[in-house]
Amino acid sequence: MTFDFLAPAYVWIKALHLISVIAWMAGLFYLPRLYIYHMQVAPEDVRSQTFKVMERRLLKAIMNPAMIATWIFGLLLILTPGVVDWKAGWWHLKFASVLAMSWFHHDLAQARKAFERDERPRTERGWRIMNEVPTVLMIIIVLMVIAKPF
Ligand code: HEM
Repeated sequence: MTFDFLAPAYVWIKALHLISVIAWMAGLFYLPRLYIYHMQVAPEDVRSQTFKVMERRLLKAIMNPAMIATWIFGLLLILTPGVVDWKAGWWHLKFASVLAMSWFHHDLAQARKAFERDERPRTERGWRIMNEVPTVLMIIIVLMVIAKPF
C-alpha cells in the first residue's frame, strides 16, 4: 500500500504534530507538580477536592486528547514516504523516549485515580524525582529529531 498522498500534506501534518506535542508536554510538566502540592494537604482538607477537580480536568480535557493527537500525527509522519530513515540510530532513541513518555502518562493517570480515592501514591520526594522525567525525555527527543547526531 502506498501513502504517497501524504507527501503534499507533510508540513501541515508536522505542524499539527508539534501543536499536539506542546499541549501534551504542558500537561506532563504540570500534573506531577499538582501532585506535589496535593501531597501537602490532608485528604479531609477541602483543598484536596479542588486538586482532584484540577487533576481530572487537566488529564481528561487536555492531556489525553493531546497524547492521542501526537500519536496520530506522528504515525502519519512515519507513513509519509521518505520521512523516516529506518537505519538511523537517532530515530530508535526518539521512538524509545516517546514510548517512555507514554508510559509516564499512563503512570500519572493511575496515580490520579489513587489521589481520587484519597490515597497518596509515592512520597513527595518521589514526585519531585518523577517531575524531572518528562524534561529529560523531551531534551533527548528534541536533540534526536533536530540534530540527528547518529
Ligand atoms: C507519540 C509518538 C510520536 C511519533 C510516532 C513521532 C514521530 C515523528 C516523525 C515521524 C517526525 C518527522 C521526522 C522528520 O521529519 O524528520 C516527527 C517530528 C518531530 N517530532 Fe515527533 N513523534 C512522536 C512524539 C513526539 C514527542 C513526544 C515530541 C517532543 C517532546 C516530538 C517532537 C518532534 C519534533 C520537534 C519534530 C520535528 C522535527 C523536524 O523539524 O524535522 N515528537 N515526529
